[in-house]
Amino acid sequence: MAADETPVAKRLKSIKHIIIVCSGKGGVGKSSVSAQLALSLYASSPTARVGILDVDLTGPSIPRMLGLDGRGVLQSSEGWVPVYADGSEARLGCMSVGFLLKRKEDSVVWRGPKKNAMIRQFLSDVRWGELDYLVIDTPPGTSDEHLSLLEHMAPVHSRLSAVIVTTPQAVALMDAMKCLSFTRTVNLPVLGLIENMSGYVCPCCGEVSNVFSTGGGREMARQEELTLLGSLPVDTELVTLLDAAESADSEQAADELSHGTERTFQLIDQYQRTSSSKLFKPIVEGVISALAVSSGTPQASSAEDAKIES
Ligand SMILES: Nc1ncnc2c1ncn2[C@@H]1O[C@H](COP(=O)(O)OP(=O)(O)OP(=O)(O)O)[C@@H](O)[C@H]1O
Ligand code: SF4
Repeated sequence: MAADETPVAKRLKSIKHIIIVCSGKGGVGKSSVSAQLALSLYASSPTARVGILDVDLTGPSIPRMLGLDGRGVLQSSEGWVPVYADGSEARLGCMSVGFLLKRKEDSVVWRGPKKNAMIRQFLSDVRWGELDYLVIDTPPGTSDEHLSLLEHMAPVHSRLSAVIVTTPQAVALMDAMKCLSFTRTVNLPVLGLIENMSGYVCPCCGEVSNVFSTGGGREMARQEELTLLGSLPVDTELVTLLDAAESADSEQAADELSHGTERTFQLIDQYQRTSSSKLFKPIVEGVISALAVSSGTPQASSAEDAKIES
């Protein structure tokens, strides 16, 4: 079978840009950055169609972060239907192994071949439809999941790129360098670096304290000729929002299955009002501009144009 006729190729044909979010080290905020990237791309235009695929198979956290815990995947004749965070608008779809587990506490203990098969199935069977962006959240480091993604996607999709998330400490940066080295080995273009947990903004007085060291992401970007897409401080509002999404699960999931997605709509709306979403705006504009450049689309003259032209 020719490469462009495989089930994965046919499915990915309708996706314009695929952004793999990776980090060298665990716990640096890769999943929350992935969720914020998907939400911000969704909000970047009233017509943007976005998917988020969670391939952190052993620690899927995207359903919880988007307030979708407890939801199940529907099987249609055309494949798995993503779970839509925006209900019938169906512009923000999500797929995760978390939706396939009987209970969210169940652990996934799989060896490489099973992980590879699951990822191939995600890529070939999910009925995303036309998407402007597919954001892929990956496990920390460079593991079976990354290799499987590239093995299946690189031969059939030309608009694959990565975003690297790090925190400013030396140990996280060292791991981020390994992640960068991996992207270079496999020829995966990097749109830029995001420095997360870069300082703590006091909710009382707005004073910024550098809990960890500072400026490491900027320095790494300078040395490696990468774009620093932005720095995000520790945001207590963001934690509260993501925790609220989690705690609502047990009481409301069953109700939500039958009564639509009011809670997830609220989450999208609440996120737009956080200081994190405002700080994320230039990051998403940087991502959109970098995608336009990498795909040869004439570069937009302003961030606003970038949103429309991409
Ligand atoms: N900027 C931030 N401000 C406040 N809390 C944050 C921020 N970024 C991440 N967190 C919190 O830190 C925790 C770890 O974040 P997250 O799960 O996104 O990290 P990760 O790198 O994906 O972790 P893993 O290694 O488990 O995949 C989460 O509870 C998340 O809500
Ligand atoms: S930064 Fe100032 S207002 Fe904020 S907790 Fe510290 S002392 Fe209090």
